[in-house]
Amino acid sequence: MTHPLFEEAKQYIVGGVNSPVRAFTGVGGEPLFVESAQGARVHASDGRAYIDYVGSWGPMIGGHSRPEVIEAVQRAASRGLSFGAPTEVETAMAKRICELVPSIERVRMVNSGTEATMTAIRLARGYTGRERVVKFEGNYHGHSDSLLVKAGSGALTQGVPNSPGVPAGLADLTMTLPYNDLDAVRQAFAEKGDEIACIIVEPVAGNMNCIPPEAGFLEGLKSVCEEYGAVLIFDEVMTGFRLAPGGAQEWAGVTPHLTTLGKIVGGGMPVGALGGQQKIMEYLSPMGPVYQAGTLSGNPLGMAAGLAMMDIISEPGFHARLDQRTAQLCDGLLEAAREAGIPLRINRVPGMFGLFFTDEQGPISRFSQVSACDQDRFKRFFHGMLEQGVYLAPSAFEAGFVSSAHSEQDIASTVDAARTVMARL
Ligand SMILES: Cc1ncc(COP(=O)(O)O)c(C=O)c1O
Ligand SMILES: N[C@H](C=O)CCC(=O)O
Repeated sequence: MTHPLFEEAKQYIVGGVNSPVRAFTGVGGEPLFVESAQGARVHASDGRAYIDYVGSWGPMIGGHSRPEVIEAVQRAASRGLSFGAPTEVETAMAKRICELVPSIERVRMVNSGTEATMTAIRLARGYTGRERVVKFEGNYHGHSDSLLVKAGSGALTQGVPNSPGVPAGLADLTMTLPYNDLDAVRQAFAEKGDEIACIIVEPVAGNMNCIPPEAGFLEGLKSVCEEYGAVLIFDEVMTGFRLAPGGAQEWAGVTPHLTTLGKIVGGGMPVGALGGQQKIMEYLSPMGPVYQAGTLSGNPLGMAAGLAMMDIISEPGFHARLDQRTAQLCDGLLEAAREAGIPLRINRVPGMFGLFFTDEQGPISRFSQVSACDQDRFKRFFHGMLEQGVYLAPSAFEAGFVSSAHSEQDIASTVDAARTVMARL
C-alpha cells in the first residue's frame, strides 16, 4: 500500500518530491517522510528513529539540530528575515571563508550549489573570453544547462545524464572526459586548448558514489590549466569544510583558481558561494562585466547558520575525529562483508564514504567501474539496512556522510545491522 503522505504529496508535487533522488527510484520502494532530526538520527513519520548517513546530503556535518546553529538562526530571525541591502554578517561570513580556504581572496554569496557553479563557469568564460568547459563524466555540479551533460547524482540515478531541454548548442561546448584520466585531459587541451575557458571538477567525486582523485590527477589539472591559460574550478559544494577546514584543496594540497561552495557553508540553510583569486573574481558585477545577482543572496539567516557551522568545524580535532569515525564505520562494514563472503570495496575520505558491491580487486577510481557494480545487491542492502534502522543514501551513485554526532556506539550498531543484512544478501 502506498504511504498516505507520499500519495498525497504526489497529488500536488511532481513525483511527490522536490529533488529527484529523494523519491527512492534508485532503490525502489517509497521515501521516508522525516518529521524531525537530532544528532545522528532522523525521526520519520513511521515513528522510528534511523541512524542517518545522508545528513541532508552533506550540510549536517555536526549532526542535526545543533543548538548553536538553531539559536543563531533564531537570533537572526528576530532581527528580520531579509533586507536586500548589505549586512555586517555577510562580511563576517566572507572573511571566515577566506581565512579557512586561503586560495579564496574574494567571495560572492549565492543561494545554492547550482548557482555557485553556474556563476563560476560564466565568470571563467567572461574572464578568458573562451566558451568551452571541461567537466568529468559522473561529476555533478548542479543542474545548470552547461553542466548537466553526462552528469552524476540524480541524473545518473534517473538514467538521464544528458537531460532533454539542454540546448544542443550549449551542450556541445561542454567537453566531458573520464575522471582520473589525465591523458584524456592533455589530449583535449592539445586539440582545443585555446578554446577552453575552464576545467570544473569535484576534487573528490561524491556524485558517482565516492571516488577520490588518483595521485597526481588534481596537480595535473592545475598544470594543464596554467599552461593553456584556463581557469581551474574545484567544485567543493560537497567537500568544502568536510575533508579538512579548508576542504579538499587543503586535504589534497592543490589549490584551484576558483572554488564553489554549498551545503556546509549554509549550515542547513539554502546558501552557496563562489570565491577565488581576486583578479578573476573582480570580473564579476559590480566591479566587472560578468553579471550575477540574487534577491536573497547573503540572507542573514543563512549567514548566521553557516557561521555557527563554521565554528563547529573549526573546533580543534574536529576533522581528525570525523576521519576516525569514518574509518571505524568502513573497517566494520568491510569486516562484516568478509564474514558473510560478500565482495565489497569501500572508498573513504574524512567524513565521506562509498560502498561498491563488486568483485574488482583493485582500487575503484573510474566511473566505468562504478556503473559495473552490482546495483541489485546494493538495493537489497539499502532496504535491509533501512529495516534495521539505518538510513543510507537511496542510490548506488551517492556518497555516504558521517557526522561528528555519530558516536562509537552508533557506528557499532550500524556495523551490527550490516552483519545481519549481509548474512542474507
Ligand atoms: C559537487 C556538487 N556541486 C553542486 C551541487 C549542487 O548544489 P545544490 O543542490 O545546492 O544546487 C551538488 C549537490 O547537489 C554537489 O554535490
Ligand atoms: N548528490 C546530490 C547532491 O549532492 C543529492 C541531492 C539532491 O539531488 O537532492
